[in-house]
Amino acid sequence: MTAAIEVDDVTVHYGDVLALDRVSLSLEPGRICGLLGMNGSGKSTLFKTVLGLVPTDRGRVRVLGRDGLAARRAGLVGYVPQSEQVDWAFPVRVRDVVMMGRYGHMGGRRRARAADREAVDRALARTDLTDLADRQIGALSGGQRKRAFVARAIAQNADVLLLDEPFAGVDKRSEATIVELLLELRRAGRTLLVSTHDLAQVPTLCDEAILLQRRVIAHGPPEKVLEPDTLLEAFGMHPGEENSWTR
Ligand SMILES: Nc1ncnc2c1ncn2[C@@H]1O[C@H](COP(=O)(O)OP(=O)(O)OP(=O)(O)O)[C@@H](O)[C@H]1O
Repeated sequence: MTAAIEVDDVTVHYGDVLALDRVSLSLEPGRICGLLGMNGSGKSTLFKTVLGLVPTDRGRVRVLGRDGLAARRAGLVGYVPQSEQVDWAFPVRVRDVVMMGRYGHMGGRRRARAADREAVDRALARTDLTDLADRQIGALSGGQRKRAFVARAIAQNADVLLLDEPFAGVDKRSEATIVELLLELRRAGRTLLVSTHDLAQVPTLCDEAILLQRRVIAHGPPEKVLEPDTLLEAFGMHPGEENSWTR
């Protein structure tokens, strides 16, 4: 079976900063994988590497058998970025953000057709954003903004989804909406790699988990990866202690 995501011996530096150190991992299709690690452990860099957005020093990335950049251009992989990485002052309506998910389906001239508008309307409805569709994205709350980017990923209809902290700064209602959507996407056979600092959620949401600290410390069933001894060995501390797991 072709892996949904395959990362083989990848190293990434930003100047002198080593962000990923010989990372290898493979995800089967139709799974939700939690990506865990402290601040600065390389989670966002791993996403950007899979998307072909940062150059690697060594190693190889494959998304459904293609290299990351080709997979992104073919619309096979969708991305929900961390809120900090988005320019919220950019004057664009919620509906337009979600429509960006359709660009890969539109061809070079980016002219939306009825099928694109319907996909956008459906994604807005599924994320409870229909009433806010014509608002500027910057005029939404944090949880609503997250949902707008999840809606963009749904409208894209990508087989592989990368979600960078989709639960950070969202209230319980938005969190429940997003969890429900992620489970629905998995039922539809999508593969999801989801970074989160909310360790309590991982056993119920995720089929497997990866513990990253520049390199892969552990990868397997959530209960194994979250074993106190594994965390203690990796970080010298338990989650819940005053540390950067809990921000
Ligand atoms: N554009 C950049 N230029 C220089 N260094 C960077 C850049 N982006 C990230 N880094 C560094 O690379 C390392 C990994 O950062 P990354 O953002 O991937 O971590 P993260 O696990 O996503 O962190 P967080 O949980 O805080 O979001 C950190 O040391 C960070 O300071």
